[in-house]
Amino acid sequence: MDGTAKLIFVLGGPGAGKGTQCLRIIADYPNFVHLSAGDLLRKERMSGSANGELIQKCIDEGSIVPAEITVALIRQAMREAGWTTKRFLVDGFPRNDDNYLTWFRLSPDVDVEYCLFLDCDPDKMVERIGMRGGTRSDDNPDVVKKRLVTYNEQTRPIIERFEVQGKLLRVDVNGTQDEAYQNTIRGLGLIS
Ligand SMILES: Nc1ncnc2c1ncn2[C@@H]1O[C@H](COP(=O)(O)OP(=O)(O)OP(=O)(O)O)[C@@H](O)[C@H]1O
Ligand SMILES: O=c1ccn([C@@H]2O[C@H](COP(=O)(O)O)[C@@H](O)[C@H]2O)c(=O)[nH]1
Repeated sequence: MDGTAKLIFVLGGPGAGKGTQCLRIIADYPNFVHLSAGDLLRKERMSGSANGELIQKCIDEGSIVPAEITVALIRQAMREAGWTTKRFLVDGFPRNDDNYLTWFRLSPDVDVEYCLFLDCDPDKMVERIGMRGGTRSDDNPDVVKKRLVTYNEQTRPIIERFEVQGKLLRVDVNGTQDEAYQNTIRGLGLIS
């Protein structure tokens, strides 16, 4: 691929508000493109791809899809969106060691600026998933519990890895959507 693309990973627990904040950012700042790793996987599952069954199984279990699949989908979506002409917000990735190591092995042509960590109390995350309206099969209480375990055991160490590297932007999103948005764009340096 020509040139180095710029990317910010957006992490946080299930229901913290990653998608909500990313959608607000791209509405106000058109040089950003939002890519949700979960959305890319759900779309791939629906496309009749050979990986569809494996993706469905992982989503139903709240476990993590093998990294080669997700990395290929993210990179393909970046190419389709214009690679070097945009700043990418990649939401919900990398979620475990396999994601992290595979991403950096396969993406020397991407400059990871930061990891934006949307920090939210677990009780609020569960409450927010409940308010989403039951549109997702993995929003049922049993899978939500598993997603929280996966987040605590596998994704939190990745967030700490970015912190150790001085690449973590931690933002408090416990408040209203507006308060969380102000904290987010201030954290990103988009307002002072
Ligand atoms: N600050 C907030 N206050 C109250 N509700 C919120 C806030 N942010 C998001 N929500 C609501 O919480 C629900 C979950 O938000 P969202 O889908 O953005 O979370 P997410 O982190 O992307 O979730 P997931 O990891 O499960 O995909 C949505 O119904 C959204 O409208
Ligand atoms: O990088 C990723 C992102 C997502 N998954 C799987 O999808 C579901 C839903 O993800 P959301 O970010 O909440 O939309 C998640 O529980 C995983 O099973 C993944 O494997 N890898």
